[in-house]
Amino acid sequence: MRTAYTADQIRAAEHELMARLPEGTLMQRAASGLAAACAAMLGKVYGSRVTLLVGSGDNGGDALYAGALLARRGARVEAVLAGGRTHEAGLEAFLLAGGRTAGDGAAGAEAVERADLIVDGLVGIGASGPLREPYWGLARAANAAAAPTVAVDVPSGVDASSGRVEGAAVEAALTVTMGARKTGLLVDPGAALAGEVELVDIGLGPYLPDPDVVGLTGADVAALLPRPAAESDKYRRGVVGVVAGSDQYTGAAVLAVGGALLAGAGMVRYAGPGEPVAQVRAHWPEAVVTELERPSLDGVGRVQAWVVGPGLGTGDWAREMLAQVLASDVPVLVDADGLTLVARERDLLGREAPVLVTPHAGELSRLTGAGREEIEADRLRHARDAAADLGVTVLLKGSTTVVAEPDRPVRVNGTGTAWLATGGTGDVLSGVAGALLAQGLGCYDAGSCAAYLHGLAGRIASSGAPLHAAGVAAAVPAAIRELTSRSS
Ligand SMILES: NC(=O)C1=CN([C@@H]2O[C@H](COP(=O)(O)OP(=O)(O)OC[C@H]3O[C@@H](n4cnc5c(N)ncnc54)[C@H](O)[C@@H]3O)[C@@H](O)[C@H]2O)[C@@H](O)CC1
Ligand SMILES: Nc1ncnc2c1ncn2[C@@H]1O[C@H](COP(=O)(O)OP(=O)(O)O)[C@@H](O)[C@H]1O
Ligand SMILES: [K+]
Repeated sequence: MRTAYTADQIRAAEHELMARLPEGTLMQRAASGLAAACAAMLGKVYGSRVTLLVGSGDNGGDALYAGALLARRGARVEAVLAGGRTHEAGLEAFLLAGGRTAGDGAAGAEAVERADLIVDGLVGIGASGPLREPYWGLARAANAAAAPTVAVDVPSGVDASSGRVEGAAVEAALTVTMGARKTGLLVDPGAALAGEVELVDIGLGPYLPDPDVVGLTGADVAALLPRPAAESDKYRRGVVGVVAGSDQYTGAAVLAVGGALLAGAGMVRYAGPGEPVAQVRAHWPEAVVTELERPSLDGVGRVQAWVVGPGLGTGDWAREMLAQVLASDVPVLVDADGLTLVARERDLLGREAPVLVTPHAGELSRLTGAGREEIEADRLRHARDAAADLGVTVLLKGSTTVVAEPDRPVRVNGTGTAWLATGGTGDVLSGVAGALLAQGLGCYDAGSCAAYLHGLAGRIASSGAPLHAAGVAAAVPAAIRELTSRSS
């Protein structure tokens, strides 16, 4: 399990640890980890040109001490002093080691341009608001330079506690983060700007509280995934009911059923009108299909979880099917058109059994009234708020998928690829998550494991090239195989 913390959590832990150690110890630990990471990236330290972007706080102090270590190994290190003041002891050590300074004007810009490696020590967890000048300009100069940038603690311009970026931010090849991962390194847009993330142990572990955010690893998912045992049969493994698709949107039914079948459901029951029924029958002879003359679940059979919404439409038929599904006593996953209906009629969600909703930002916007862009900029907060407000588990889709449930750390998933941004992949995800619900996982585990598997299946299906949704469903078994073989 990867854990991450807000700036306030980190600061409180640092405070406790610092009280037990001689002054400056933590910064020395941070700087030596940072210098080692820079040296590894440079390959050959002696003679290389390193440019430090140094802000006014301790983030700049880390950069200066690391710069001193690199200078002692023969690197030509220049520091662009960007703040109104500079970490005094750090600067002294840096100058003593042979480092040189450049102003934040033309000389600084040249130092950035000619560097082999740039170290971003502008701001860390002490940042507030968008970068101010001259930091803003330096961040942009670093992004335009040929050399890679190593960010100290967080890329400057990324909010450490949310991943939010307002204005300019440094695009790092590597972020060397001190003591513990910051939430903003796991959540886009921050995660995308952080590059690789390397954690330097400064002894903070015992002082950290419960994490703000966690990310499942492959081993975590493998441990959570249900597997059939000798005494399994199709009913005991879990039956998924799918209410998706319409005469207009037949594909959604095929994709959701496919996702459920390939993610290990014991059986999939599909109920819908004539057109999607014909398509589901043609694609998935394994599914047990009921053709409906009217919107009713009578005679469809028992299931352990329902998936409702993809391609269902938003008319009276769809509304009635959704209401009947939600009136059941088993877990329900609501996606797509189901969410549009719930946005119109929130009372539908008032039920005892668990609900997992799987909106993208546009659908969440309909549910909560927040703007789509605002949601994408701060997905953690919006997913958390929606989970608390609606009393359900929220899986917010997008470049980082986040799963929020009241009173639990948000789970974030970054296994996906931008190639997944294509029609129908969300329908597959709903089927995969439905299969995990039917196999007995709770909404929180089912949502986060499904996001992981779906992202991995996307990577397998894509391999760097376009994918299509049916290909993602087809790759789900390979994703499961990869996880379980790695962890056995
Ligand atoms: N406290 C500790 O013991 C340790 C701190 N460490 C480092 O210290 C950092 C935190 O240091 P600080 O608390 O001094 O804070 P920072 O260095 O992150 O930033 C604070 C400074 O930046 C300025 N600033 C804030 N927002 C700005 C903006 N938007 N534009 C321009 N300037 C802005 C402030 O005026 C202040 O001078 C960590 O991120 C980490 O790099 C590490 O050395 C580990 C140990
Ligand atoms: N930029 C991206 N990077 C990674 N995954 C993405 C990105 N954009 C979308 N996705 C994923 O692709 C899927 C799209 O789902 P959705 O928006 O519901 O599409 P549809 O309704 O067409 O099926 C989600 O799983 C989402 O997390
Ligand atoms: K930084």
